[in-house]
Amino acid sequence: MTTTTPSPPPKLRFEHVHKEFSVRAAGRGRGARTAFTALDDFTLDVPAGEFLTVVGPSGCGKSTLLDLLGGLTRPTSGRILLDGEPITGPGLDRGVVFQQYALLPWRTARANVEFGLQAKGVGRKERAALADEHLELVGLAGFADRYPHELSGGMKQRVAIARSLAFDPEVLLMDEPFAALDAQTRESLQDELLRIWRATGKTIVFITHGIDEAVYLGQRVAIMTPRPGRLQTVRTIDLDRSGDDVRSTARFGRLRHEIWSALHADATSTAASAATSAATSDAGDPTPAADVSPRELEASRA
Ligand SMILES: Nc1ncnc2c1ncn2[C@@H]1O[C@H](COP(=O)(O)OP(=O)(O)OP(=O)(O)O)[C@@H](O)[C@H]1O
Repeated sequence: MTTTTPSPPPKLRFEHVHKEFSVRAAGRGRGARTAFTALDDFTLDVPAGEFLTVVGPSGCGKSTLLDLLGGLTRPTSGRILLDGEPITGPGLDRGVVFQQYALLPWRTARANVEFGLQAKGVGRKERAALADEHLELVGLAGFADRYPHELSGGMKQRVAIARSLAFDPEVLLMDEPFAALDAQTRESLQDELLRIWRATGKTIVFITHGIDEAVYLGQRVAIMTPRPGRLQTVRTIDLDRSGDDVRSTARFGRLRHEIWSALHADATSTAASAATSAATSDAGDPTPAADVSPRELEASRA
């Protein structure tokens, strides 16, 4: 008799997630409101230990997706499951790292990392030890007693990552965490993050505007459509990361171009339909351009 081993449940499951916001209805009288769809029928499984990156044009609902994951807001319909349980609010099973480091300026690096541990009820001694261990993990051993204003942008973001990891969340949620950093610091933090991910085996959902960043970090890249945000496609990144300069390889270039093309196809069709509706109607919201810079456009054509 043959027995089949059931596949493990996903760490995260998005089931037909739909999110609407109530917004003012232009031209329909004072106080009139209308529903604005930010996310539409988003369905995706994220296996335990996966590094998933999410790209999409500006305004497509990436941050909304992360807010839903963080439990800061609830889906209008559909649900998000973490280990099979619906997310209904914030919790220490999820660590969040934002673009702005959100460190407490009056606390040292160590005391910032201890913050989440305090909330979890960890005792003083253990807190300090865990904080030091995680500061070391992000390469900041020796900086524990510095205050945020005494640290560079990259170091502050390292502290924010250490703080999120210290309370041992199931999932790490990152909303453009390196966007405010210079290119060199960004690249070194990307490498640090990959190292930390390999060392900890955490499930990571990482939102980014950068196609390069999405390809470099992600095991899979989820590509979203322009407003309302839907999942257009999920691309597996089968990249050999063992070499020195992975970003210069032909494989990296091809993957990058595929994702750029998918985003660009959406932007073109949205622009065309926006032009058509602008010609037939004087109402409506301006359509955001795809979040691909002219430099990226040039690079992927090259
Ligand atoms: N609280 C809110 N009320 C009304 N509309 C909202 C609210 N939050 C977000 N939106 C709208 O939902 C859409 C998605 O916003 P979101 O911030 O998730 O996009 P994004 O993809 O993260 O954008 P960006 O890449 O520019 O940061 C946008 O059109 C935005 O205006």
